Amino acid sequence: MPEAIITAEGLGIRFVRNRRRQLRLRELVIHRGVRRAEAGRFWPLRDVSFQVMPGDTVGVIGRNGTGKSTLLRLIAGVLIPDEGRITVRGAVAPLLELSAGFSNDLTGRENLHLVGALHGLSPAYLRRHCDEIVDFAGEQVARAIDTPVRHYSSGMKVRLGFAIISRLPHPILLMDEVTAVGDAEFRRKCYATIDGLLAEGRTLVLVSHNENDLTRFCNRGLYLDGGRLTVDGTVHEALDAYHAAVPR
Ligand SMILES: Nc1ncnc2c1ncn2[C@@H]1O[C@H](COP(=O)(O)OP(=O)(O)OP(=O)(O)O)[C@@H](O)[C@H]1O
Repeated sequence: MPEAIITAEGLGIRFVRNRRRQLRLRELVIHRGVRRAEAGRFWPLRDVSFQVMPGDTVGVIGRNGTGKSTLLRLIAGVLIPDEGRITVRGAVAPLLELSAGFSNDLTGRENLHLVGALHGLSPAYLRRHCDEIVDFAGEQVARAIDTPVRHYSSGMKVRLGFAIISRLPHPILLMDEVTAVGDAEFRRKCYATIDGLLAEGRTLVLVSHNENDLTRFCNRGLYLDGGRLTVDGTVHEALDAYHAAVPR
């Protein structure tokens, strides 16, 4: 029996809401401005347990604000749980917030080398594949590749980010909304790339509200409701739970 590649055990994280909110007049008068330690704290995700096996393709489904992106960030290691444990056995390619790692003052080409290296691609690999990566990002990016990224549109940054991160050989892909990565033509290239990566046996965790994407890429579904995992089954079972909560 192969070992799980992702294991969540009683996973929970606590956030603070409205950290910078101004005290209301009533709070100033009644509590003399002293807030209780627990005030504003909440659990966007709690008591979540599941396993993902190598090669599984898992859709994370739920209404807005139910903890889906928080779960992806916990798997990526960007957030640390306050309760329970998340164990990830393998490197993660985070196809999330694709333009987040870019330095605005550097050119697209410089960012390509920097971000690629930060994710573990060797300088030799990046030199060899630089043209292909830029080609993949499209003509508009290719024309501006030696211009500082601050002059790029958000779509251009996302396309360059996807072109770099999708090159990583990592076994686990995390993705937030495939359809958010550009126009129709670029999306077609992304779908083909993801199909190719999944055919190689990579593991996918995809957060999406798009039913076509979920049924196209995922065989399993996790349905989150108010930060709790209430369905761990096929993608169709998870979608049924979603539709019961949000009628079409
Ligand atoms: N850094 C943060 N600090 C405080 N609260 C946060 C933070 N990030 C997210 N939240 C809150 O935590 C809850 C879960 O957010 P999360 O982004 O995980 O939801 P989601 O299911 O991905 O939502 P959506 O479908 O809208 O993208 C929400 O109430 C959100 O407002």
